[in-house]
Amino acid sequence: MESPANNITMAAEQQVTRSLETGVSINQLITNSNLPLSSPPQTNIGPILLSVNPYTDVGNPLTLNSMRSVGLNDKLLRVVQDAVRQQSETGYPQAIILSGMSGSGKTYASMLLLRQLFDVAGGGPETDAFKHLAAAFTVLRSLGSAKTSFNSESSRIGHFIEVQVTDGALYRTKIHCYFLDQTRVIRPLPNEKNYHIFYQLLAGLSQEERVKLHLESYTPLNLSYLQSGDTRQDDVEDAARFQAWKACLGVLGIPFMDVVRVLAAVLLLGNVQFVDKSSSSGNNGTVTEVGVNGESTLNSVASLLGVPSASLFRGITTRTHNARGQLVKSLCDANMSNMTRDCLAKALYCRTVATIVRRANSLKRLGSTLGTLSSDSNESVHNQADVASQHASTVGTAGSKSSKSMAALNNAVRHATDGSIGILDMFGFEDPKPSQLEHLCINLCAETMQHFYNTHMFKSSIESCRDENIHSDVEVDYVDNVPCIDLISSLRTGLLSMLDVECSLRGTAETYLGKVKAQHRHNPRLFDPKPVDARCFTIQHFAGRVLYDTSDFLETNKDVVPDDLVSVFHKQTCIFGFATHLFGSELKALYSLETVPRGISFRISPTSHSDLLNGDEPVSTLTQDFHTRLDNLLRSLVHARPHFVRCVKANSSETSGKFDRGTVMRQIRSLQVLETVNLMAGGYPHRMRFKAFNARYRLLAPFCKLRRTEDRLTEDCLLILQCVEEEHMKSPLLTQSEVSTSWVIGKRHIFLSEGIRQQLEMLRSDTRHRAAVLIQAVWRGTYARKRWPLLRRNLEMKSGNTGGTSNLSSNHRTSNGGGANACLPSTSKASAPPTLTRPRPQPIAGTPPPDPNEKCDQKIIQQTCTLFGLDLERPPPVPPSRPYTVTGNSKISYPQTRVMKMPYPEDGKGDVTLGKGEAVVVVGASSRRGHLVVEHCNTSIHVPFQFLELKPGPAVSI
Ligand SMILES: Nc1ncnc2c1ncn2[C@@H]1O[C@H](COP(=O)(O)OP(=O)(O)OP(=O)(O)O)[C@@H](O)[C@H]1O
Repeated sequence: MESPANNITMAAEQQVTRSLETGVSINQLITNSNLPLSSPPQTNIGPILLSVNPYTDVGNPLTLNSMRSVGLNDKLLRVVQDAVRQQSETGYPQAIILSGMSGSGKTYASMLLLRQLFDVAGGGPETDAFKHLAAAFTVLRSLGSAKTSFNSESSRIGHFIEVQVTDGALYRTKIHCYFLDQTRVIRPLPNEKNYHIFYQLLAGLSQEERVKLHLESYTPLNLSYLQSGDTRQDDVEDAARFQAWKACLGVLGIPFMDVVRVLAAVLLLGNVQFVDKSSSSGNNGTVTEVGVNGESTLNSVASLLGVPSASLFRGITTRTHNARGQLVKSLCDANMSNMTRDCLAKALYCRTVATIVRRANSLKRLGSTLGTLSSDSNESVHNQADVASQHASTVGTAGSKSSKSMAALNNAVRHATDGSIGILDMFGFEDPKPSQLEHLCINLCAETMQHFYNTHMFKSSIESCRDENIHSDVEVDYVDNVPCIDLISSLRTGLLSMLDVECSLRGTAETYLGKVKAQHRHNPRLFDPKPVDARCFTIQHFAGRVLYDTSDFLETNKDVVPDDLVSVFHKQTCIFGFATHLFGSELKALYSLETVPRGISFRISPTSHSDLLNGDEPVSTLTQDFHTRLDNLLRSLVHARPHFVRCVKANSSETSGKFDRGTVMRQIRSLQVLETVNLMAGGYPHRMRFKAFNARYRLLAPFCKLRRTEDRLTEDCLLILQCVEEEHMKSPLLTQSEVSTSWVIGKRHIFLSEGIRQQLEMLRSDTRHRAAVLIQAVWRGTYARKRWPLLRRNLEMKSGNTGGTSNLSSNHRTSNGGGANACLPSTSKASAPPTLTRPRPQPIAGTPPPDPNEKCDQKIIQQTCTLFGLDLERPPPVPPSRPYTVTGNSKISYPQTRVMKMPYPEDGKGDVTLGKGEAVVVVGASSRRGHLVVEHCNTSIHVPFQFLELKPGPAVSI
């Protein structure tokens, strides 16, 4: 097995580790930019950010709200600014990809990134969009994170947060969730915990709520689904988080009781034990029947789910089979009934999560509130995009015409705003003992992300150099993890495909493993464990070896729930709309034919397929589904410009301030940090098409020397680079650096080292800055000169009044000098600075003609107006005037006492004249725009707002 460190000297490896420990930037290894040294624990490798988790904030719930108290981070801010800038410059979607082991701080960084993205492009944390997203994260964190052996706040839901950006401003957000870890709901590993929400619920419910939810006498110690894991609990913290969770459900418009009823039912289901009972039959034989231990608990579950207890019992303990067209009913044994009970618990939990995600996304799309989550809609939770847009179409007026126009508008908006910035926080590599099918999927995801990085950083740059005959002095020898990905997921012989086949053959863990070992006996990445176990195998992943136990692989992969159980939730028998809603599309498919149940199975997890069934079986398995979703995610990522943040944890014990060099070194190797440093320091990691290079950097060469024709693009590129080199020679600091600043012209691309890219960017930014300053100076000068005659007339009038003119001529002379400030009145001691009256703006004569560059399509405008009942020809009436004015942060109601700032009317020709400094009573806003009504000597005078000044008085705080 080749080691990632083969070609890297230990010295270099230790240098990087030391860099992270001491905060001396790796940037120094690869660039001579004058960036200030980063304080630990972050550093840059060219454009890639390496971030160490120092564990100084363990216990943070990692929600957007809880991260508001965390100080902003310069390096992450730069990643965000880069993404926003590149998105607005190129229109190209951007993806910030966080990777690293479980516990390395991906979620922490992703929350900070999101917060900073809102600061840069979304109007900050006080906007409704932020509050909405923050509420969604608070709700989802409790439902989707749990304590594992590696991380007490481990995300068991992968997130891809897609933020749509138009013209540099955030437009809307969408959370894509990847939920895998279902087994945790029924059986957390011994040192781990179930989902946080269960402990929070038990700690935070009021006594009254506990009674309603049948949870009066329960704690984590006597609930079967929590007992098998770590049962320690911080009641105070959990209760506080529960209150925040409850409040956030309210923000999302999700009925609290609906969700907690399902959660309580899941918890109680674990305490319903089915047991085999023998009973005598008519012919003196004995038949085995299934009975239940804890009948009252079953009754509680049934009541929480709104179904009759007998129906629930029947749904769990009987099974309908289709034997060549004949429907046969059979009784399940206790073991099978207990398995079906667990399937129900998993289905209820993961479908609730999916429903909440869908609701959070559909709300964000609309920025409006919808009705309850209950059974008023029987739409599937699976087809998220479609359902969301269907929800969208039901908002507004009820008529189908407006629904259609809303859908049209949604579509139009969707197409008009295709730029996005995504933040990807997927599962990190982990190695729990024993590892199950979910962990294999999690590690496949980590392998896939590593492969994406390898392809983007190393493979594509090596291949394009080869294609264009470019020789690089640095041979980057990275470890390709494709063989491992193939072992797990190749189409016919991958472990997952073989598992699907075994599921369809109704095989066992042993038969499956036998076939896997025979198929892959020569594969160096698959081992037998020591001691050998007929149900276990070991895989060498990019980040280490993992032992998998296949005992539950087949059952978990099938991921099925029988129709006998699903049919119980049909609205004929179920009075709890939310429960019916969770199985909405399955019930629709089931009841499309008359015979119910008829021996078919549905998936436990909500699937993204519109076809639910392939004959009597679901169309996909858990791993197929996950694979498809991962594939789709990759498809979006390859179309985006990636920004990598590589996360590393400082130790394995979640201890603050402890830097364990061994742990860090292992991660640096697996993340191929040194290979990246090598590439950045001496290779050609960047390439650009000639045309793109010219478009971006031509401002660095003299305009008159550039040819600017398609056929002379290469010459222009060379000219630009010569100019940059000349600049480079002028800076002694830059010339002394050991970092390569080389570039090569290829057949189609220009190849750039990281050093030259940084120089080009720096020069470009300096040049643009200088140009902006020049443009502003020229514009201000022109503007000042244009205003000067008027300014001079005013000054002359004033000084005529005060009898002095001498300053004006000197001012005039100065202004001809061209400075923007030259037009300012002199502050000579001889005369007081004259107050200048601004020229009044010309009244607006009619609506200005439409801007030809207007982006909005006339059709959309028309549709919007029709939808909201507006007439394009007649704008809506002006709203009635307010009974108060707003000053600073206070409302001040009428009547108000104000003081005249200057005489009114100015020419003194009105019936009543108000003198400067006179106190007047303002009784309200005038119907004349910008005027207030002043009562003076029994006369109402409409006085322009700017003539009046507020006198301090009582204010009403807003
Ligand atoms: N930069 C940081 N400063 C202080 N504490 C941090 C930082 N990053 C992470 N932590 C803490 O470390 C722990 C693990 O972080 P986090 O959950 O973000 O890791 P992760 O990589 O997302 O793990 P997983 O893949 O298991 O979800 C958390 O308790 C978090 O509060």
